[in-house]
Amino acid sequence: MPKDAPPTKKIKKANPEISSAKTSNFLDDVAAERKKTATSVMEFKFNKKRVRVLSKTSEVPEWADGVIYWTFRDERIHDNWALLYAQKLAIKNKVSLHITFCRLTKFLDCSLRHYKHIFQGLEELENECKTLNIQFHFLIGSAAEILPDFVKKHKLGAVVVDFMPVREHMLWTQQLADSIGSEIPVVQVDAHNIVPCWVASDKLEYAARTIRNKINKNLPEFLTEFPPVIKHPFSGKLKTQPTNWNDADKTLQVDRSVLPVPGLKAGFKAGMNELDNFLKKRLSKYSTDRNNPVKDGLSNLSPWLHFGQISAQRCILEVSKFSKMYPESVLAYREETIVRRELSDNFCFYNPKYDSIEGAPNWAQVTLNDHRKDKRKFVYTREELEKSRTYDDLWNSAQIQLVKDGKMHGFLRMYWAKKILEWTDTPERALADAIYLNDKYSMDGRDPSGFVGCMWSICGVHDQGWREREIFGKIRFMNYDGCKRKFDINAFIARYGGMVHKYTKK
Ligand SMILES: Cc1cc2nc3c(=O)[nH]c(=O)nc-3n(C[C@H](O)[C@H](O)[C@H](O)COP(=O)(O)OP(=O)(O)OC[C@H]3O[C@@H](n4cnc5c(N)ncnc54)[C@H](O)[C@@H]3O)c2cc1C
Repeated sequence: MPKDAPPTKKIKKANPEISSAKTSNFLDDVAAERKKTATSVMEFKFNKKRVRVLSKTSEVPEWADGVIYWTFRDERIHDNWALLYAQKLAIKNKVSLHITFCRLTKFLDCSLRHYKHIFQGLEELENECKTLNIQFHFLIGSAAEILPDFVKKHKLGAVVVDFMPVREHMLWTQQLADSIGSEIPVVQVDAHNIVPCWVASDKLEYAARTIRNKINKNLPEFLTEFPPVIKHPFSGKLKTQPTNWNDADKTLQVDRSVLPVPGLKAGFKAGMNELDNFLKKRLSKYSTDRNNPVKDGLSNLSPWLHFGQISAQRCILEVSKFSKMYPESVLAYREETIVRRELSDNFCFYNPKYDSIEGAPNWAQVTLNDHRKDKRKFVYTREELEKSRTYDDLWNSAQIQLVKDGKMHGFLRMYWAKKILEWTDTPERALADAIYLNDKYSMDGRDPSGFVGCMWSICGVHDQGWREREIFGKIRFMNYDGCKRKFDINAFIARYGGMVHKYTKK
């Protein structure tokens, strides 16, 4: 944030006593729904289409003393198909149940802000594991490197992994399966999408319109209530070693200058609290307010959804209860959270170049190339962009929001990324800068929806060609005046304090 920016308005703090009482009612109601569905996952017809066997064997060996769930993307106990599947395997084989989180030294542009959020959520998870007789293990290192020895040493007879279609996680998962998969099962469960990514479609989709029906026709089968995770009835030799959370960030090689967002609480309970707030306060006007950055009209759930601290399926189940009361808002929320979100996973899963111009549709690559040499009136360095030092006070305000709040309003995200295309010397640099800033500061960064958001804005992914113009070619254009017509930009600028900075010619 530039030093000359005025302070943003203070956020009114909720009365913690009132808000925790409200959340616990909501949490109790949700827990009651799960219990009504089944007493445990053993009495529940688990849909096997959620599961992919990555190993050669699918049999848990007789010598097994436990089953382990390696959590990467879905860091929660409740409403988690991967953990439920692990519990089912463990009970069926009468063995103990374990969860591990393998902390890397560095992951993409994850900064201290993100790791602190992860740790806070995991601490809550670890505490709940104690009451459920599930052993939690906080390990340091890449799962592909450290899990094979850990699993062998402790006679764990199956590894369940969740699903994240970014190349790093897909590679580690495959490496893990290659190294231990002839002895024990390594199975992947899509716990993030409602319709498992590989069921929704077996190919790269062009746009929302081509995947919408494929997803919708599968919803009756997959959009079900969850059974509860129960107190695990079997114990084994391997016991949890309590994690020293004060030391959890030691040896991390991340940007420590990006600090946690003040007031943003991590974990399942905080995420469910935000869902409860959304249902009670914002859902009614979601269809009309969500594209207005000066109204608090969004669900605001993506920091918890991204880290899997709450489940998108749970959000949809709860939001859908208001279908009769607020039909348009429920429809709009379902379109964003089901179709758009799951389309992003489809893109990254089936397109290995999901974060490069080469991954864009052909028409977009051609048009960007045709305009590669167009004269740019303004060219900004990454540092100028990062420090909100452009001539555009609205853009600077959006960038300040990103840095300060760890979030940028969804509408402004599009404008923000498109301006980066206009202000950098090549589309490649524009894409790299947008992904870098998004991943470094946004709580929900490093997500398939983030790669797709940047690719949509800068290189036409899931979009169509528009009237041709300078620099953009046929890529959809957005400008300051368009924003002025859409919302009160002065109110937004006043809130975040972006300045107009004099342009320095390069
Ligand atoms: C340049 C750019 C970068 C983006 N980066 C990210 C990112 O890093 N991580 C991320 O999760 N989303 C990203 N998005 C998509 C979208 O902006 C966010 O999902 C949304 O702003 C999150 O805020 P919210 O939870 O209040 O969502 P709401 O606007 O209330 O939407 C509800 C939910 O629907 C989903 N959703 C909404 N819009 C989209 C979309 N366009 N694509 C996919 N899913 C969507 C999200 O899961 C979201 O939580 C990006 C979009 C753009 C244009």
